[in-house]
Amino acid sequence: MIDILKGVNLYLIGMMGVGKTTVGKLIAAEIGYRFVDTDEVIVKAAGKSINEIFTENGEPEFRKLEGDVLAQVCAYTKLVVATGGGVIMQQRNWSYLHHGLIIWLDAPIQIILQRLAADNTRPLLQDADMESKLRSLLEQRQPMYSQADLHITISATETPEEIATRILATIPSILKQQ
Ligand SMILES: Nc1ncnc2c1ncn2[C@@H]1O[C@H](COP(=O)(O)OP(=O)(O)O)[C@@H](O)[C@H]1O
Ligand SMILES: O=C(O)C1=C[C@@H](OP(=O)(O)O)[C@@H](O)[C@H](O)C1
Ligand SMILES: [Mg+2]
Repeated sequence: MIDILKGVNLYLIGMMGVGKTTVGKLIAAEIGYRFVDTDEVIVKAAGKSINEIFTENGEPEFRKLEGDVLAQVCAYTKLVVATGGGVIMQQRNWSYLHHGLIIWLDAPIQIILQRLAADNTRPLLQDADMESKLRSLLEQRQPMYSQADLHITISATETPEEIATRILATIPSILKQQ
């Protein structure tokens, strides 16, 4: 696996709560890549949480920071990059993502709802009606997510380890197509 990738970065995209951060770490450990989470880099650089950035600086400022982090990150090789769910909404970010292989982690809304019901770290989901908010975000974003090189739909019972293994097993076939 590590040989055929030739150092190319892997970018995980997809809705909040699908497991990009969790699965990304496992893939990186498995193939000896470094792991980067764009949200984590933003939080460290800003010295405040994602919620605080949204509240104090606004979403446009967060999106700017996110694009800047992605621009810096794509200068490196041998990375697994877990992005934030909204990264695909800015056109400029696609030029960075296309430096590597783009993997869309997709899950039914019900799975995401279960996982994030008690989570208050996603400012965009602090809405009274989380399900409607998720549905409308997915509707806007789906055409962009579907531009990924690889589409992985997860089931409710699949563990992060199983998902990571499935992604790694599928990568050789998409590399051949390209
Ligand atoms: N395959 C899985 N099965 C069960 N829970 C999961 C799975 N993947 C992730 N989670 C949990 O779902 C939540 C969101 O995962 P996270 O990796 O932060 O997603 P993302 O980075 O896509 O927002 C976390 O609490 C995580 O532990
Ligand atoms: O979907 C989004 O717009 C967001 C997703 C979050 O990351 P995760 O996808 O890792 O939850 C984080 O970047 C921020 O709360 C905005
Ligand atoms: Mg994440």
